[in-house]
Amino acid sequence: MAIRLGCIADDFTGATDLANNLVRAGMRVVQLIDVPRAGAEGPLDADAVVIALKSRTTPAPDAVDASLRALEWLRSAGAEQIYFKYCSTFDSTRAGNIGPVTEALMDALGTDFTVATPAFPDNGRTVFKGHLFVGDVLLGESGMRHHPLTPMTDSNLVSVLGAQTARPVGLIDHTVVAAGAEAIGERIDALREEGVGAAIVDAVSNDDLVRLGTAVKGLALVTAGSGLAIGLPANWGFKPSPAAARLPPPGGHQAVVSGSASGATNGQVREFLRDGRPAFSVDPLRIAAGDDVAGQALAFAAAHLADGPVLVYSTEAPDAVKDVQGRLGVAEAGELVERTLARVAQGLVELGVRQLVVAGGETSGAVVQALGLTGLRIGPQIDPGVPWCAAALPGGDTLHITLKSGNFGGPGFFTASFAHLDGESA
Ligand SMILES: Nc1ncnc2c1ncn2[C@@H]1O[C@H](COP(=O)(O)OP(=O)(O)OP(=O)(O)O)[C@@H](O)[C@H]1O
Ligand SMILES: O=C(O)[C@@H](O)C(=O)CO
Repeated sequence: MAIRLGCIADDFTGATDLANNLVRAGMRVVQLIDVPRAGAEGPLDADAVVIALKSRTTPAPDAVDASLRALEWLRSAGAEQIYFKYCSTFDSTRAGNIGPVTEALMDALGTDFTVATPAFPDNGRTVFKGHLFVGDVLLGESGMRHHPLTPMTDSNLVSVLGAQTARPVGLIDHTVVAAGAEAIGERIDALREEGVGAAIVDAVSNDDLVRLGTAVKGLALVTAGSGLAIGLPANWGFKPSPAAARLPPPGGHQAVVSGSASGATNGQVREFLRDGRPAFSVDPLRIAAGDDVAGQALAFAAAHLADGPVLVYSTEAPDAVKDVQGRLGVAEAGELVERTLARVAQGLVELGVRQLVVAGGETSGAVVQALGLTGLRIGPQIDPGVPWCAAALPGGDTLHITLKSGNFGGPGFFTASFAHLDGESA
């Protein structure tokens, strides 16, 4: 059967976040790693497909090119509506690519209007009067203002998106959203008449997103964080059902690979250490000095895997990461660590790990590519935005894997996730 919804996500953890919300609303979802080569994927047993790109920080022409290739694949698979997923903190710069990708998709789809909202209330991202809040503070006053690649200093999304597009950008504000799907539809018609090409939409609750989901039923393209996904599946008659999240039973050893340097992940590593569980710290300076850090991490893991989850982590507090970046260079340090953690993940799988938690978007991209995974079946949610997934390893075995965004997950995530898999898979 043809798929209903085709999604293009600008990073890997963001893709599973989106897929998770679709599964929770009753769709069976497959996530593909990059655009499949022609003929590489047979017919997919899924209601929605999410193509995970690594385009968030790439120059706009590259992001446009990758997104248009993804669009072509999704349309040929029968997608009736396209969803462009970006970060719930609207990660981009004024020279960023959310605007150019949106416009290129609109042109390719022949549509004159779309919506844009990164709201994801379950994770504290809300939009009001066009301004994005992270928890209780405006985006531009949140930690995102210090992000090394996409510092967000302007909380007014009408102005952020407006600076990235040639089409006029408007606003569907909360009074309209609260009035219901019909009112949103009327406002869309009015904005279209005025020549507005894209409208930021306020949403402060899941109810707002459900109303918006109903109202955008007829749009060829929607653009959003993962939040809008909770309101779309009902447009095709899907209802929440545990069957949508069913994965094969888990097996093998358990491990965590963490290259995320975010505040939430630092807390999760601290909690794992506080519990006295086995953990190996990866020091980027030792990798740069030529030590076989991956080999040492794997020897450590081999000695402990039989007793429960083992953690291999490069996660450090911001000052320590800055210090390393100052010595090695930001990109060089990132690449060294990503390459090492990807080798560790490969070695862990060779040691019999079949349940793997990966923390960090860039880290997830490196690990998934090193393991040769081409597609993930999305299963049950662990925490908002983070589901378990099942993937076929190149040898045919099933690997259960979860890709955790840096900022997501509760403090006990690194152990609670495994208990959750045992409890929910069928
Ligand atoms: N100790 C460290 N010193 C320097 N760089 C590091 C260190 N640990 C991790 N890194 C690098 O920092 C980057 C972290 O990015 P990643 O996307 O994996 O995590 P994140 O930014 O916390 O997560 P997300 O993108 O999901 O919010 C990676 O390139 C990683 O290799
Ligand atoms: O939307 C989010 O915050 C996440 O899905 C994400 O994109 C993290 O990289």
